Amino acid sequence: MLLAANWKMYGSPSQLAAYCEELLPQLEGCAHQVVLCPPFPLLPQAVMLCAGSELAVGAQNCHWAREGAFTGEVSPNLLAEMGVSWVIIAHSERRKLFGETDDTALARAKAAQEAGLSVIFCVGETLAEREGGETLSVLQRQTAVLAGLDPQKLVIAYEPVWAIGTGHNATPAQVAEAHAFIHERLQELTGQAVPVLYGGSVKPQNAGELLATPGVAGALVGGASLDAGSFFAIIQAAPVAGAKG
Ligand SMILES: O=C(CO)COP(=O)(O)O
Repeated sequence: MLLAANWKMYGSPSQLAAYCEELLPQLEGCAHQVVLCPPFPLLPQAVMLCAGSELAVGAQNCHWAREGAFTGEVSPNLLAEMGVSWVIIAHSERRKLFGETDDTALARAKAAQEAGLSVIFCVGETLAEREGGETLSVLQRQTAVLAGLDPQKLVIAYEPVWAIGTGHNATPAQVAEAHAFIHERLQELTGQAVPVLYGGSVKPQNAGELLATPGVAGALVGGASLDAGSFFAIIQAAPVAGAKG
């Protein structure tokens, strides 16, 4: 399974140092793929601390150009050269608060893959969309752009917006339905099976049930990933089924 920690705009150098000191020894021999996505300024420190460990490092976004006059943006090639191996694209907070669209998200994901990064591409419906019966049509639209991506360097994260940071995770039945739909779409679009993670209020208490749900290949964890102990408890709740990833 793949367990990814999205720190969002939390964390500091001292927190990162303490976190790695606690988590890295626990991850030795871990059967899962684990990724830490701290804010951009912490990436060099994270790469240094995680070198040779079971913890890979990811960014939370990147631009679609290799370089250029894009004040405040970060190049995927820069991330790759620094030793970052993953990037989250199209998180719902980027879609809702920072004007990310399906098309700009695709451009970022393409550039990231071309730079050698693996992409965690986020999809998910809002509460109004779910209540309006539009969940699957939203997922259909959000995944439509993914045909052009390399399926080998792609993971989808199904994060229903109403479950993010609310304490109300989707039920296993809701997760199973969405994941089955996304799996089918990605198979159709890319010709391959692409892993699908669940994200939205994953905690040590519900991780076992969510991660055992059919079609779930791991989790993208926000709030509960900020504490090394609770993130490790989530990792431990992941069923070990054969090979890594
Ligand atoms: O947005 C998320 C991960 O990307 C989920 O956040 P929470 O786990 O805090 O609900």
